[in-house]
Amino acid sequence: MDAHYLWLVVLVLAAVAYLTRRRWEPWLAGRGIDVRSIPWRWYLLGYPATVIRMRLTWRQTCLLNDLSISPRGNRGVLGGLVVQGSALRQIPPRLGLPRPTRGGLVVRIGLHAGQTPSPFYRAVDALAHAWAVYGVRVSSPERGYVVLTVTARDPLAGAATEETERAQPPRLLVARVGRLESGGGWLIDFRMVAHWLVVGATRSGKSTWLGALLVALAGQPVALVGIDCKGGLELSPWLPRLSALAINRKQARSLLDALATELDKRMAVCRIAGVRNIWELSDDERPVPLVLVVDEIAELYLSDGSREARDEVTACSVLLLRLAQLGAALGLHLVVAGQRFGAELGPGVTALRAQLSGRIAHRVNDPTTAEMALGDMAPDAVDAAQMITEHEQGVAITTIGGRWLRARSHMVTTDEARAIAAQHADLRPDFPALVSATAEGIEAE
Ligand SMILES: Nc1ncnc2c1ncn2[C@@H]1O[C@H](COP(=O)(O)OP(=O)(O)OP(=O)(O)O)[C@@H](O)[C@H]1O
Repeated sequence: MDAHYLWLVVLVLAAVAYLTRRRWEPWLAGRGIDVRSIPWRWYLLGYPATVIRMRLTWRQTCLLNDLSISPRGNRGVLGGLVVQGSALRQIPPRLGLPRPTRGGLVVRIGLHAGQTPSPFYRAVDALAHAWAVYGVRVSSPERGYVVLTVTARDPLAGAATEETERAQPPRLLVARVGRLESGGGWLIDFRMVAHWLVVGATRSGKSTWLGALLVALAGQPVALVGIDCKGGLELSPWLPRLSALAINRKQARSLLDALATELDKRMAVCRIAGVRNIWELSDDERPVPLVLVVDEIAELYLSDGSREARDEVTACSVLLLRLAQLGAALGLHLVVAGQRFGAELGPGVTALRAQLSGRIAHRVNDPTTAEMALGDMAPDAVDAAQMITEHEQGVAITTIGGRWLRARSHMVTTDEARAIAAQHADLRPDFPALVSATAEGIEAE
């Protein structure tokens, strides 16, 4: 049977199933199969309409975007004269049968001999407009073919609310903070990427991202430590679950000092046990992993020019760099967030950036910050970060496995943060040295 008829039969069966769903849905639900999460509307209406639109516009779109080829060369003999020009009848490449996915479709295109995928990369916007879809991505996993992955609607539009979407992965130091445009969960895995840099203009969603991270880590056997030099405004809802919180630079300096001492102790434990990192220690010897969250890094680097302030800035910068360099092996992970992150903050910033290999850029105001966050990893992602609009709060560009993706964090309200911090307060490991470091900072003021 022709593949097109087969699809027609499948669609008719799906339509019948949809119309009679009241009869069989409870039966399947009783057996643990949730059919309500299936995007019926897309499968039954959106997908066939898009396929028809693709077929109707394919020839014209290919012609206008140089995706068609002429079967002959661009020279010929006409009435004894050699003439040159493009052929009137161009042949578009072969459009395969689109395969539906949950949020779009995938279609394989057979290239003509001599064609390359390059013009397809340039034509993605034209294809998305012609087919009235949110986006088209091009890949060429096999010679002679390109694969177009079509996304019907912006998968990041709207806040993530479903419990399944927010369910946390069971592994230690892995946090689900939102969702990726590819449809999967946005996972931050500290064992894979030890330290993270998070940038974004004001109201772009940085603190919400930090909130989503803390929600995910709060229920794990991990010590959470904060530096929030905006007087503790952003991190104070998390106080019951934080092992220590520094709210100004003086406290931050003593906290960083205490953390460096903690790392020295861990180093000694590893050296005596003859292992290279804490993960090689036995379960009862292994110290609890620490995650240090720094909200608004610029506050640590800004100085009023006084000698005392300059000394503090230098000390904080050196200590942060040391923690980043040694932390991955010793179970200390850094998450550094800020509105601006550029060389103007001080000489230590570029060296620190080299250690923060996980990158997340929300909407940014200045190209330098986008460049600092993403430029050394994925140069084309810098443009993508600058194209995030102010209506897309929580949307960010992140680097994953050498490529970049758009993603959106889970929305976490202050009330939710307060409730989750209280709920998991008993999981807070005690670090008296860190607590007294921040207390000393207060007394010294
Ligand atoms: N993932 C999200 N989904 C939906 N709305 C969001 C999301 N993230 C942020 N927002 C909205 O954007 C607002 C600002 O977010 P947030 O406070 O996290 O920004 P910020 O970058 O930390 O700003 P600032 O630097 O001024 O503290 C939030 O109050 C919320 O309304």
